[in-house]
Amino acid sequence: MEVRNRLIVALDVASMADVRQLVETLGDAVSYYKVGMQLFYSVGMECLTYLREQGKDVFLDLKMHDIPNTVAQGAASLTRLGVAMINVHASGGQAMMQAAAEKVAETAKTLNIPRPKLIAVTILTSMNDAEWASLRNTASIPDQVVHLAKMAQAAGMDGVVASPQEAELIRAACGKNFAIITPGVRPHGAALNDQSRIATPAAALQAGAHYLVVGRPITAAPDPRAAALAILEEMREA
Ligand SMILES: O=C(O)c1cc(=O)[nH]c(=O)n1[C@@H]1O[C@H](COP(=O)(O)O)[C@@H](O)[C@H]1O
Repeated sequence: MEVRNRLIVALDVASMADVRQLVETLGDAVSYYKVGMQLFYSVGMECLTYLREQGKDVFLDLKMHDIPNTVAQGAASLTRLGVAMINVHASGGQAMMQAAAEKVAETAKTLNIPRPKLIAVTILTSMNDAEWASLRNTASIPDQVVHLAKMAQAAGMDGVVASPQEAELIRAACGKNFAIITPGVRPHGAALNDQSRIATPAAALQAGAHYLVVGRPITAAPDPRAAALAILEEMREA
């Protein structure tokens, strides 16, 4: 896969004006965008329509987590929107993930549209060991991430979101065809913001990540296009 198609830029903004400005600035450097809660809850379908018109792929990141029927029906609704990737929280459990996977496949087949990749979020990259322990978890973060990844694979998910720090373990446990999407990507010297389990773009790819999700290191940079091109160059070299 071409490096450019492996970089997903997080459009964490709240208005269509900001979306247009970023997408125009980044131009042909970026072909894949992530639309999350901030943007989708603000502008709804308008951003998906715009990104489709611009010929961009979309990861609609709404991190569903509810009882199996509710998540399955939600996943069916998102499938109808025609995006490339959607996600659920793996901690919703195997029955929830399986119900979502079955419903996505059924919906895409009925409508005769491509099936979006269905991805499970393992443990958020903002979580550190102290916060993890404060939730009374007993397994280590890497052990739990691998456990959730195996469960997601058994439930029919296409891949997981995890930290680049766990990518190698996931690849060993789930094989090379199970997609690994890693946020928590920070080039050398970039601000951490609220991320904890991070790695550089090169390290994330070398650990086995298929897609890198990058937000603020690009979108908050003084020159977002230059920042994106620098990350793509680092990815190419890796
Ligand atoms: O599901 C996600 O995309 C996600 C999972 C996770 O564990 N950590 C994480 O940061 N994300 C998302 O990835 C993006 C990272 O943004 P930056 O920290 O600005 O690079 C944000 O849009 C987060 O919502």
